[in-house]
Amino acid sequence: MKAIIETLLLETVSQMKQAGTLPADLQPRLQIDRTKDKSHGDFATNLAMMLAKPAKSNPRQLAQQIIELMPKHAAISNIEIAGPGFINFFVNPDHLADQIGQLLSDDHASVQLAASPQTVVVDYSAPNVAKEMAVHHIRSTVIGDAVTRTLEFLGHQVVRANHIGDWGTQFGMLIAYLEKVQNEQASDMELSDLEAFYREAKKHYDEDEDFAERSRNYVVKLQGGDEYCQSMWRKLVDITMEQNQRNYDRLNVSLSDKDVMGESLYNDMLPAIVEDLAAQGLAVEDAGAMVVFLEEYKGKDGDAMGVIIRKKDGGYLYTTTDIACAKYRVAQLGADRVLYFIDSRQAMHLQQAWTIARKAGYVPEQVSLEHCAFGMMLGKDGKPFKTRSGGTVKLVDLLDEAEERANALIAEKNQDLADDERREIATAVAMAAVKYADLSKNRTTDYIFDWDNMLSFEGNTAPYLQYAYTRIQSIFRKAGVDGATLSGSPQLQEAAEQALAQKLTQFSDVVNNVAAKTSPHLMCTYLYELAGQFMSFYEACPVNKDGVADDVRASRLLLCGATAKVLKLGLGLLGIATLERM
Ligand SMILES: NC(=[NH2+])NCCC[C@H](N)C(=O)O
Repeated sequence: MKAIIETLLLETVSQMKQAGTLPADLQPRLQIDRTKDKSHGDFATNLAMMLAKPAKSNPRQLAQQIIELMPKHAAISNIEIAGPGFINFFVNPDHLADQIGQLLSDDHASVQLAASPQTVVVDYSAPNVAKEMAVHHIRSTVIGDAVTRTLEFLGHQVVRANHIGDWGTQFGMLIAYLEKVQNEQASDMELSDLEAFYREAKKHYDEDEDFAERSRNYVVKLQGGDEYCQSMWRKLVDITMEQNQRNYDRLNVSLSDKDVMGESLYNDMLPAIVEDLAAQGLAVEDAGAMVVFLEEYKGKDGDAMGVIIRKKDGGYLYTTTDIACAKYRVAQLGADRVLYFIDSRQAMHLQQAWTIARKAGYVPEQVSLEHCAFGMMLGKDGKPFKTRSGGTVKLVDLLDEAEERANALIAEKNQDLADDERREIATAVAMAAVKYADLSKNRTTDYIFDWDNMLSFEGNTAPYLQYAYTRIQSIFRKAGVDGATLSGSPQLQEAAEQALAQKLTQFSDVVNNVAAKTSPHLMCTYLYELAGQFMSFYEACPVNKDGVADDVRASRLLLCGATAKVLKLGLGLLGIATLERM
């Protein structure tokens, strides 16, 4: 609807330019808002007020002129001038009803595929090898996955890039320790606890000089491509990713083996990158290290900031890898757009790597690199989320606790459920709640993890939305219809019906906004508002009550069908399952 008004207004503006009413080079920024008070129409623009000056006219007069020139459109039943020169648009309910009919008959709920599909590389999740996924990994994983699903829904080609930390000098000690564990034939148990494994490896490295010597030797061999070290390294990666995959599966995150593009992938590129940067005059030797000085980032003393890309001992750095990685994503993957879901503390790191990559010509201007930054996960006390003893919370433990809590909650709410059905529902609710709590907050701010809020059936939570969906399913069951196959256009007589229909037609805009702004919370806010709008509709406009005429019931069922469809699709784009009952 907004898009229609926008097109009509732009056409009018260009007519006025041709007629000389407006300066030919004027590029007005159109603002079209939904009105709060529907007696003033459904949409309003301040265009006439903005253009009055360049048009050398007064706003109300100009508004009148715009209305007269504007092409007629079936979607708009009336246009009025209000106050100092606002133009108000009244939506034609018949047209709105047709839109609902179309939404119902379209798998994509009237969301158009992108006119020019892009290749988008999405860098998300990125846990580290031989470390257990910690609770903070959930942010990158869950937010990145929702944006990935949304981009794919819009027809973009998405490359999931799980940039795992699978390279570095720590692998010497990890291999040495894995060898020790294997030699002593310790059970697999020890490997199932990666935190303990890493800790033990480090302890041996610090305390046992022989072990440390062997570790250093293994690093060199691993980097030289030694077969034994490579196979031990592979084992460590596989064990870690098998465990991570269990978290992904539980969370319904669409990552798998084939999406792993870890740091090691870029290792072979690093020597040539440093050489090339030196040949281009970008990198220079400084006290034995290779350094790129960036004028755009001044250090404390006002000097250009030096970014080390190769250490004195020949080792490469995290930044060198990200320079190579950006190059790879453009040259090998053909990226038009690269999204990095990484916490905000790495902003400077990314800026440095990208500035160097662009200067070197690895990333052309038209390719967009975006740091989709997010804040920290905090406990209720506003401090970083920790276990009672102050340790990092393992993601598995968090998911287990969510399931336990949800199970108790559902048992209390619905005592008729059989054990296994209740467990199934509880699992779906638990995972949804944990994900949604994260997704629904603006990702740039820190986020407070709070069990009671996220599992509440009231407010902007997953259980609330899942419950709204199941309520609509029970309306269908009562009416004896299959909600998924409803088709036709409703009659929009009541204000509540029109308001709900309007809300439903916003879905397409929201999907596009999530993709453009890489912010799934926009979808959450929308679905929450939609569910609220539905509740108001259902209160004002009963469906299954005695005395509701057949045609009215049929029409209202269509609105229920469209709402269920949008809720399911929208939650699906967030990677959240809907339930038939709960
Ligand atoms: N291209 C990247 N740097 N991606 C993010 C990697 C995140 C890194 N493994 C970490 O845990 O901090």
